[in-house]
Amino acid sequence: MPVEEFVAGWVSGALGLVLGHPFDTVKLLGFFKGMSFPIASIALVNSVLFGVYSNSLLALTATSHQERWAQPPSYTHVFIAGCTGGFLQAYFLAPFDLIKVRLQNQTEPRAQLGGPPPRYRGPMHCAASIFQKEGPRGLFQGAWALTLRDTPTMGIYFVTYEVLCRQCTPEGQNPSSATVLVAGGFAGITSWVAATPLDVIKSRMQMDGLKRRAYQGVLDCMVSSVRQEGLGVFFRGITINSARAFPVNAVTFLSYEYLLRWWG
Ligand SMILES: CN(C)C(=N)NCCC[C@H](N)C(=O)O
Repeated sequence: MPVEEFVAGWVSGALGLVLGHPFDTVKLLGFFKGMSFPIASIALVNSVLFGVYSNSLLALTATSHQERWAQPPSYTHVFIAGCTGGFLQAYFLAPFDLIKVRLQNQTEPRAQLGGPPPRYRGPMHCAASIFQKEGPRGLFQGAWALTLRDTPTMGIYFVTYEVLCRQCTPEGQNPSSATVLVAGGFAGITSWVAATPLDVIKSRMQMDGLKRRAYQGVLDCMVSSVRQEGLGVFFRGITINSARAFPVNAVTFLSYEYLLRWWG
């Protein structure tokens, strides 16, 4: 199994994250400002995504990454490989994403004199206290909603990228850097627009039971969210998700493609 794609996915995930970090810190209330935890986690998750995607395409089409612009795979194969990557990466992402969402939603003032200490003091403390209270399964709260969010949307992500690259590139040639940047950016936006409804539900499932009612499951969470807040609830955060998605995914794809070309 070729491993270059895993390594390129790792490096490109870390580079994309550096660009996306200002958007993430805007959403966070000061508890999640450091870079080391997000870099380590997103790089690992991106490595699984790109590595599994590329190796699934290899299994489906018997073409390696180097041969793929000359012998392009069908969009159905690209979609299946993207969904496979999205499905597997969701299990790596689940604990990290849970910690991120728990910290994002922690609204207690940071260090008020005489006030109660915050529930979680940082990512490691958050992981340890979930583990202590709920065991290893607690770290996977909301993982099912995350899998439902990421499996089809990662298929959409890679298909959008392929369609745009092929539209803008003469047949059989490698896409230019500008094409890779634009196609990667739009792949990020399209996938995030499609993912936002389940992203909202996923975050609610991850916070469930901490402050408010316990949902029976993903469907129950969807139904009661729509009943209480209307259909608009599914579009919460769509603007910031899209604004972040363009630069992050433009750089992710550019660095991924260049690293693989450089390694031959
Ligand atoms: C949930 N969806 C749609 C995605 N994760 N889409 C692919 C983009 C992945 C990239 N690391 C990012 O954070 O934008």
